Amino acid sequence: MQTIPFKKYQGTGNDFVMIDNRTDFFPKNNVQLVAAMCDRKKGIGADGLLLLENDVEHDFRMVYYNADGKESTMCGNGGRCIVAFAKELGVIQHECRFIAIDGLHQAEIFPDGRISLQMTDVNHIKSMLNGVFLDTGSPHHVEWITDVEAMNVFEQGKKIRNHDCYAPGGTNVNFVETLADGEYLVRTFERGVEDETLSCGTGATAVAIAAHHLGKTQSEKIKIKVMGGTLEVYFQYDGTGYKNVYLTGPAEKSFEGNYQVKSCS
Ligand SMILES: N[C@@H](CCC[C@H](N)C(=O)O)C(=O)O
Repeated sequence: MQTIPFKKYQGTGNDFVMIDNRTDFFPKNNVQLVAAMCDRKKGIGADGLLLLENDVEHDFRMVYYNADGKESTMCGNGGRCIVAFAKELGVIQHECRFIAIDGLHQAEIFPDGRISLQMTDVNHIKSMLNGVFLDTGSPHHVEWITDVEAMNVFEQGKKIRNHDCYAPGGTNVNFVETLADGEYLVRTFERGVEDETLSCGTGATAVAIAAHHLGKTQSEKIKIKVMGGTLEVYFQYDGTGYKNVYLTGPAEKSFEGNYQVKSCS
């Protein structure tokens, strides 16, 4: 029986299986295998799985899969976790440049262990349903409500995620409450996990930019409280779009092991 060595990381409660695929051993199109590894009852359990691969021009390449086993768009918390993983593997020291599905990312590991990751620029924000839609590397619906803690995020998030106006790709859904100027509480329903997660990095980034775009704050430094901790988002608004966008927060290893591949995977 084949085994796959893995490490498990989490960033503000968004958890990931990390695999060193620099030897290109991982069967990248095996959706059932990735979903089985992410299964919380029968597998390792995770919101997603990431491969760290060699890249000729950059420090490494990141490949991201959701818990459903399908390769997806950018993952902000996964991006921060893979930087910590790359440091553990000795691929990088404190700064790096890596390539992901949405392009080049720069990142820095701060002395306190937090990781700051540059996210894609955002130039388009649309009004949709009762909120706004923007793409921060992954698609996000952002909606302000009065009581985030009381919200049925699973039920309401699922409805918006599958709404006709977001077909065929669907969207991630963020419900937001203002706590103070430049400080927001967020709960996210994630596409591909098809459930609420404790944190979503591209979602936190989307909320920060949406808050500025909607005139809820003039600040370009935003604090985002999520169910699994706190993230910070920095950006520069140049009058037309959002540039130099950075997502900062913790990323930590929780355990490592060997996954036993089942014959049906
Ligand atoms: N957890 C992620 C978002 C991952 C991508 C998302 N589920 C999608 O498929 O759109 C994050 O931290 O950004």
